[in-house]
Amino acid sequence: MLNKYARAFFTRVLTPFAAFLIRRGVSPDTVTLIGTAGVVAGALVFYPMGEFFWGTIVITLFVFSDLVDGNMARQLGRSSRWGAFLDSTLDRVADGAVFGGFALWYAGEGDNNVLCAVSIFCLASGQVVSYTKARGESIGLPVAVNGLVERAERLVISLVAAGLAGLHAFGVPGIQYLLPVALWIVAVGSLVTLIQRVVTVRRESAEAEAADAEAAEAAEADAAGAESPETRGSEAAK
Ligand SMILES: CCCCCCCC/C=C\CCCCCCCC(=O)OC[C@H](COP(=O)(O)O[C@@H]1[C@H](O)[C@H](OP(=O)(O)O)[C@@H](O)[C@H](O)[C@H]1O)OC(=O)CCCCCCC/C=C\CCCCCCCC
Ligand SMILES: Nc1ccn([C@@H]2O[C@H](COP(=O)(O)O)[C@@H](O)[C@H]2O)c(=O)n1
Ligand SMILES: [Mg+2]
Ligand SMILES: [Mg+2]
Repeated sequence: MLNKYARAFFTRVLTPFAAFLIRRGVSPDTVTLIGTAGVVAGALVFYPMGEFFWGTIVITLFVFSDLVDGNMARQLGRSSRWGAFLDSTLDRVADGAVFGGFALWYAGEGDNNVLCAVSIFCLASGQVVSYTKARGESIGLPVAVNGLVERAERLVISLVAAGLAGLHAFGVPGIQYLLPVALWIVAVGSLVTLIQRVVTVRRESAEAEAADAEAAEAAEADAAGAESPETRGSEAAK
């Protein structure tokens, strides 16, 4: 949903910044790499210590690089297969660090096995949700569904909640419960999304097999028609 509705807005906002980086000779790949490094550092340095506010500030500063790199590539007319591969692969690394950071906090000082398990579930299910689309597309299916909770939703829900929960350290009471609530929402939402995508791939795969079988039957019928005695007779008459 965010990918559909918010992307156009952020493209407009970030285009001048992307143009500025291009003028400074920065490449889209550099932005992809530095953005990912910043997200990974923010998540793995601050979250395991329970510094949710500062962790989220650092991550937020870098996470928008994921919208800037593609914007730069498009402005340069240099969108490439390599760029698409690098972008998607490093998305997985960044997501792993964010939910890994939460898991490390709950496994350590946060001391909550259930929330540690929920964080690990968010990490794994998010990766599998993305994999379903990539694998489905690699076997020639359209995978014409995005589902309830895409990457942008996973990030926005957990980062907004983590940022706000971090305000507890500054004396705001009760707000720390937002993070566990967000993690449960992302976990359930990712599971629903996974089911939506698997069901779609199963349907599209059955439709593709049926279309293949029909095409093979038609080709066989054509070949049999060309080989039939009538056809041979008429060929001979010619
Ligand atoms: C006192 C206040 C304290 C609060 C602290 C600060 C809070 C700030 C909080 C959050 C900011 C969160 C911003 C998150 C922005 C995420 C942007 C982003 O990276 O989106 C990426 C997304 C997808 O890009 P790609 O096409 O490159 O990726 C594809 C995708 O990953 C596919 O995965 P799948 O979906 O299948 O799982 C892969 O399959 C594919 O391989 C891959 O290529 O881009 C978008 O979706 C574009 C839309 C971005 C929308 C961003 C909305 C940000 C909205 C609000 C932020 C402001 C919140 C302010 C809150 C303040 C709270 C007090
Ligand atoms: N280093 C890069 C990064 C991205 N691309 C291209 O942009 C597409 C992704 O766009 P986003 O707005 O989601 O970042 C990607 O599929 C590539 O075509 C690139 O070329 N180089
Ligand atoms: Mg990108
Ligand atoms: Mg990306």
